[in-house]
Amino acid sequence: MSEPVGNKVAVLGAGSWGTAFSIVLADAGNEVSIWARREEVAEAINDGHENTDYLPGIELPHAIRSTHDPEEALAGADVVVLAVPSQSLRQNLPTFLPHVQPDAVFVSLMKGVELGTLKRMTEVIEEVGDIRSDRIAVVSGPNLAREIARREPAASVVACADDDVATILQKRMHSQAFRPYTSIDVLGCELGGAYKNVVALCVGMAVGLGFGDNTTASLITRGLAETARLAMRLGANPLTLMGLAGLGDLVATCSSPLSRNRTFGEKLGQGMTVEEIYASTRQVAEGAKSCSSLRALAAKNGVECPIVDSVDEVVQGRMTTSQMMESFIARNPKPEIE
Ligand SMILES: NC(=O)C1=CN([C@@H]2O[C@H](COP(=O)(O)OP(=O)(O)OC[C@H]3O[C@@H](n4cnc5c(N)ncnc54)[C@H](OP(=O)(O)O)[C@@H]3O)[C@@H](O)[C@H]2O)C=CC1
Ligand SMILES: O=C(CO)COP(=O)(O)O
Repeated sequence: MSEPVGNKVAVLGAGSWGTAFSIVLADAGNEVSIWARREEVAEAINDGHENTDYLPGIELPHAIRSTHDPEEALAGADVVVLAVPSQSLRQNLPTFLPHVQPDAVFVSLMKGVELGTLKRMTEVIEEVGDIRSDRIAVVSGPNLAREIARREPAASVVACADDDVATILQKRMHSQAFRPYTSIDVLGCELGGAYKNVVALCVGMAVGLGFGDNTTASLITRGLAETARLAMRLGANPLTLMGLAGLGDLVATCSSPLSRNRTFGEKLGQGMTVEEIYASTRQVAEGAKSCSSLRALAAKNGVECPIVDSVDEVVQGRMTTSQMMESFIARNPKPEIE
């Protein structure tokens, strides 16, 4: 297997995480080209070295360039980082793929499961691009974009079926503030990342209803149990769920007011409707969609997932946040560890 040899990385998606991760990559010595869906975002990055829409007030390294043209972004890039909303990946790939270098390695930053197909993001890339799975990696961990952009110290996981590729990518993204660990458990990392968004929605709802730390800690812990139950049924290493891409990300997202998923849940708990919340922000809260796909994935595999089920019921408008909390307590008593 040939290894990536260059130093140009194309980051496809100029939202909060695509932009913050570009800072990591530039700090680690890469030439970075970000593809922005809107031309004005690319211009703001090139002219003012700032993504005024998604990371206002953060000065971007001058090694980062941006373009609205996928061909220009991908020219000469041996690493292709995908950072668009999960549900839009399939429709975006045909625009990107014709311009990808033959031996390039793909890295997914996305934390979601596709509605309908129930596929993880690396599976969508593999299917649509006809790319071998050992050339597709995922980066996942407790990495709230604004904190990473401020170069606050954080760790993460870069997982790829080919350990050598994970190790090469690890070197390409190890900066003074960002410490990536390698893994071969792509499935565990991706499910951990998608699931914690739904648990964060649930925790946000509890916060919005006015509940305190006992409630949120109970939800986080049972959320982890649910995540591990589904991920292990699908073949993940349980230790991945205890690591940065599982517990680490779950704690960060459920605890932080910076989390869009937690904030989305909080607004639901305070009485806003899903439509009102969507209208109030441009930013993606992946859990509001992945609650349905994860629920279907769990049902398909016969795994009990009460948090995901209930969050989906609330998001679909079939249950109130108060009813959801009551239903958790009223469930049939059972042992903690099964
Ligand atoms: N933000 C974070 O802290 C982290 C996010 N992630 C994950 O990274 C992924 C990207 O999220 P993030 O960068 O935060 O998202 P943001 O909400 O910050 O930005 C969304 C980006 O996607 C673009 N976009 C929206 N709809 C489409 C579409 N249909 N096709 C192509 N591009 C589109 C937006 O462009 P436009 O401005 O033109 O609307 C914008 O550039 C998500 O899966 C998220 O879970 C992972 C770790 C941390
Ligand atoms: O994935 C994240 C942190 O690791 C970001 O979470 P939100 O999408 O909820 O902001």
